[in-house]
Amino acid sequence: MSLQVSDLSFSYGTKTALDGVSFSVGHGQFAALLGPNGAGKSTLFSLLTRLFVTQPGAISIAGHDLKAAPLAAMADLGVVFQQTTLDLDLTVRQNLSYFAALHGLSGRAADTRIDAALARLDMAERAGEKARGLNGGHRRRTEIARALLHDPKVLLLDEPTVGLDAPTRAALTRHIHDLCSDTGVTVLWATHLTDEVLDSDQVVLLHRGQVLADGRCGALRGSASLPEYFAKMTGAPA
Ligand SMILES: Nc1ncnc2c1ncn2[C@@H]1O[C@H](COP(=O)(O)OP(=O)(O)OP(=O)(O)O)[C@@H](O)[C@H]1O
Repeated sequence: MSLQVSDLSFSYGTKTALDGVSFSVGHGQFAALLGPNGAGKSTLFSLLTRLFVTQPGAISIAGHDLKAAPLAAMADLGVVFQQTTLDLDLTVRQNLSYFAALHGLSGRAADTRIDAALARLDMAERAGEKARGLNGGHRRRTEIARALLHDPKVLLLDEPTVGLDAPTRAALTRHIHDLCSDTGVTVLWATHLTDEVLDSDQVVLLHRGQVLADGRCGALRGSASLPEYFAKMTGAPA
């Protein structure tokens, strides 16, 4: 398994945000972490990215335990946070170069990786543009290209389509699905939007800090639509 979460719990003081969460995602799989507001998705992402230190439970990334081998685990992890983290006064290429340097890549090796990552996201022709001039969809693509620079085995995206219009959302969702099948990267995509999920995707349904369901979307929803299934399971509108 590329990503394994075992019996993870987390509390903010007396408020329990995650309660015994376990699931795993296989190589090259697109997994949607689906849950209504307050389900615990952001808390889980904070634990996966070591913003919070794990309380009870364990996380393994590409076979590396996050507590015992944090550097190896983080080296195999790419992250796209919900809030944009680009330097708007730098060009697309400069944003990526800076990140490459943080990963010990420079010179021709860095340039080769940057060119490949931008090409994969259809952003090659915008490399010289300032991030400030990009629309929301292109900023997101830049961030995804940046998250892939060090060739991670697992890519986490926290509600990456927030604020994007419908066609841009659809294009970005399609791109990441293609990326999974083309490169074998494992994706965990947090969302509360059911139209971003395909029947072949894994769905981990989180509600009030617990995993309500985990399986292939098509099998879970059966004859219901995913919004109907989501509403039935969580009591929340999709
Ligand atoms: N700093 C905090 N202090 C206390 N409670 C918190 C804190 N942050 C989150 N919570 C609570 O923990 C639970 C899980 O929140 P979390 O933000 O992880 O959910 P989420 O699924 O990401 O929701 P959203 O989609 O709204 O971001 C919620 O009940 C929330 O109110």
